[in-house]
Amino acid sequence: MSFDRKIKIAPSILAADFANFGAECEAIEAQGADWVHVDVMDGHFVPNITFGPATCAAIRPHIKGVMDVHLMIAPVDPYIEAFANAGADVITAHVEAGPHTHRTLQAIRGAGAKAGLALNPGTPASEVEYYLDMVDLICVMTVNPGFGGQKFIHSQIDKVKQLRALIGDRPIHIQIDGGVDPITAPLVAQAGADVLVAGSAVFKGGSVSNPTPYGDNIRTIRAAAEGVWA
Ligand SMILES: O=C(CO)[C@H](O)[C@H](O)COP(=O)(O)O
Ligand SMILES: [Fe+2]
Repeated sequence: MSFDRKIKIAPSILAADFANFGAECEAIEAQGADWVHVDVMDGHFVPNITFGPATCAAIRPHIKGVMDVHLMIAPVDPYIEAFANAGADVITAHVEAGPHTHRTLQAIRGAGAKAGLALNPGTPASEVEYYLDMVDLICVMTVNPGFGGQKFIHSQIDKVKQLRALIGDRPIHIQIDGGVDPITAPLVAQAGADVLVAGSAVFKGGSVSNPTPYGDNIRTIRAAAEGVWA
């Protein structure tokens, strides 16, 4: 996985057909997705349950590019190796998930994955200050984690700007997760984000048997985000 700051669209399969993950991952990649975002929820850290490492391992052969695993679980550390063994390229843990974030990030890199750190909407940008040499990605949650299809929280745009300044020249991605669509994408891109997770806005109107809307949606979000650089 090489580093660049070009806009990357990462469809969240939280909005896909759960009975058809393999085909859904193949369809979104064929339609232009850069990364595939995989939301793991435990019913404890967040009020919803999705799936675990076995499902990630099952979908891995259906993803050619980056499998980006967003862990909304606590505790995190006992499961890092399982998600790395399942083939995750990026493993993102929440700073709010436990007291030993430093150890968690070490464990993710130690397991051979890129390390991501996610911040809930109420968590300040300054939380990342002492982890900057240990992270490959910072995920700004622009909704409260747990569900797809929620409304984008605009106050987080200022947090993205603060993170951009804190990161400086370091090769760290800023990812946005929640409520990304063609209206909000340019706002976060302009603030300095480069990886845009989008669930409902990518999968709406399409299906495995009719995947063209996935491509249209991805292109529209990308063009809106890239417009700021024109
Ligand atoms: O982590 C998540 C929720 O906790 C999802 O990745 C996120 O909500 C994407 O869905 P949408 O684009 O529909 O908001
Ligand atoms: Fe997510």
